Amino acid sequence: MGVLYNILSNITFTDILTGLLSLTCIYVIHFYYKHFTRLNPFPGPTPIPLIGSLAIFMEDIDAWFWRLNKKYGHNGIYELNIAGNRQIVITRAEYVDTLVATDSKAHIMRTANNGLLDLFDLEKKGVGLNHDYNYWKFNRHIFSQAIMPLSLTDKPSMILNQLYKEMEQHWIDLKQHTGERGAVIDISVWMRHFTADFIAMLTAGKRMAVMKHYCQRLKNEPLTEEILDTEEFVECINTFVSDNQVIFIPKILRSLPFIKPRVDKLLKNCNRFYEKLVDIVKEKRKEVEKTIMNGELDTKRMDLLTSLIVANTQYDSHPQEKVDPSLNRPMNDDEIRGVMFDAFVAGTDTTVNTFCFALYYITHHPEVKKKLLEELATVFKDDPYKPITLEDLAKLRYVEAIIKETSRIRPTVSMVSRYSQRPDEIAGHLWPAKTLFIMYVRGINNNPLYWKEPEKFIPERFYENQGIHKNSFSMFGGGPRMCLGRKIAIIELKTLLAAVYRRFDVELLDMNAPVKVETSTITVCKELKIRVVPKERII
Ligand code: HEM
Repeated sequence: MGVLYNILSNITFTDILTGLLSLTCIYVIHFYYKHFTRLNPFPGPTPIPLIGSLAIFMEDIDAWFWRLNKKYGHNGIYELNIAGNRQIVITRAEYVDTLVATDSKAHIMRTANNGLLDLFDLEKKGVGLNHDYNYWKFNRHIFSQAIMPLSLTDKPSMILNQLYKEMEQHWIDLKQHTGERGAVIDISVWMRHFTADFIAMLTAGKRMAVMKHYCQRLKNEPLTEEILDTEEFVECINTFVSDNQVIFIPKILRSLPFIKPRVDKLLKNCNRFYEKLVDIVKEKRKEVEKTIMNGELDTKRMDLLTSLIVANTQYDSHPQEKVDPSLNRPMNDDEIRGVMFDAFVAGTDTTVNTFCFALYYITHHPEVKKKLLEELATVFKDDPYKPITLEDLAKLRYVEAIIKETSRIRPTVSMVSRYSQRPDEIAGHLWPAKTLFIMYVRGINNNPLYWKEPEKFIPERFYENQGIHKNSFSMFGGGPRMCLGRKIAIIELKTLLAAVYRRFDVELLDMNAPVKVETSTITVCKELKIRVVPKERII
């Protein structure tokens, strides 16, 4: 005891400093030793201990990936380090095959689970961020049973026609309000409101009047509680979409002074969002119970939320035979809330941005616009009022080609990740379990190995269905975690493009400005100012 006391009392400040310095040196040497002797080294920026790469704090993450892709991506793989985590970036279609194999459980997770998923109650909830295989499988199975059949009905089209008509009327009102040739609008904001209304109607059969309230706000009408309520709802979605990287910050860093306020803000946002969603679920459950009691439940025309509520009960319209018993139970309100959260988060901004990027490219390519208008004239026989049906959509092949070409050249989900559960061979190399792979969709979609003049916007690539190389184009990911809303998304995008161009001339306010983007987990169109000039016959 006395010896220890003597040693401790003789330690000076300089000793402490020297000790700390030595520890740091040992850490740095160990870090670079591990880095330079790593398995399967690939080119990429040399990492800084603890931080990985500083660039992530200084530029848009997709712009950074794109820059690295040009510098290091020619062999189909490069690597980088973010906050001490090695990430293997794939830019070649052939290397994607194993990662998106439909029967593979080896690459079923998107990320490691060392972040804050549990704090945000997302670890076992919903689909998109769910990290527990059994809960994910259960939720995905029921979500898929509810959403896939919906895309084969006329329900999404009917809702879209109705909402579009409403949006158009707002634009015409705004035009009259300002007395200009056409309303000047930020289409990215309008689309955020439109898609919130759409998903609310599609999932819960609920009118939220999000667009109506936004228009009232634009016209400086008095603010009501209802308006503030819907604004808060849209804000909840936007905040989550733009700041969800916070959830992946390693737990250990959570309390750092520049991180804690962001975590707390997002947590508050999510809790408010969950409350609102649970209210919607509870309200719907009461409604469903009432219709069942009255014998009025129409199992053929259920909205998505009703399908989720009655899944695996006697009222299920798609009862499953021979299904894994663990999947064969009804969902509770909290589980349904998790799935509804996914529908709003994954189903709104993705479509918004793809739509905005499509408008941007069409306005910059008059020859594409000409062909688009020709197709609309052929399909709708110059009748601008006819509601758009599923049958019409099937004929809009050029419109679909525009959507695909937009997603090729400027994908809104430009990175799709997989975190391996066991050792596997990828790109001719054996990788240990717990390797994080990023399929850099934008890099693959623009790789000259598969695309002639990839920088050019040419929808015909998809229109004429020239042999497209396997996995060289990805809009909705692939394999067991492929997007669940892909059919609905295409219906929505085709309907909107057709509807807008049937009735309006779309002019970009600044033809010289590049599209303003910001990337979180998706690339968001921050602003796209356009003028929508009604075609004479619809005024
Ligand atoms: C243009 C619109 C959309 C795009 C570009 C898009 C893209 C994607 C992508 C790339 C993924 C990841 C797939 C993977 O990891 O392999 C994904 C997942 C997902 N998407 Fe979409 N999506 C869109 C619209 C929608 C809509 C409308 C919904 C629902 C209403 C939706 C629901 C989901 C869900 C639930 C997942 C997670 C699936 C899972 O983890 O198992 N998406 N989406």
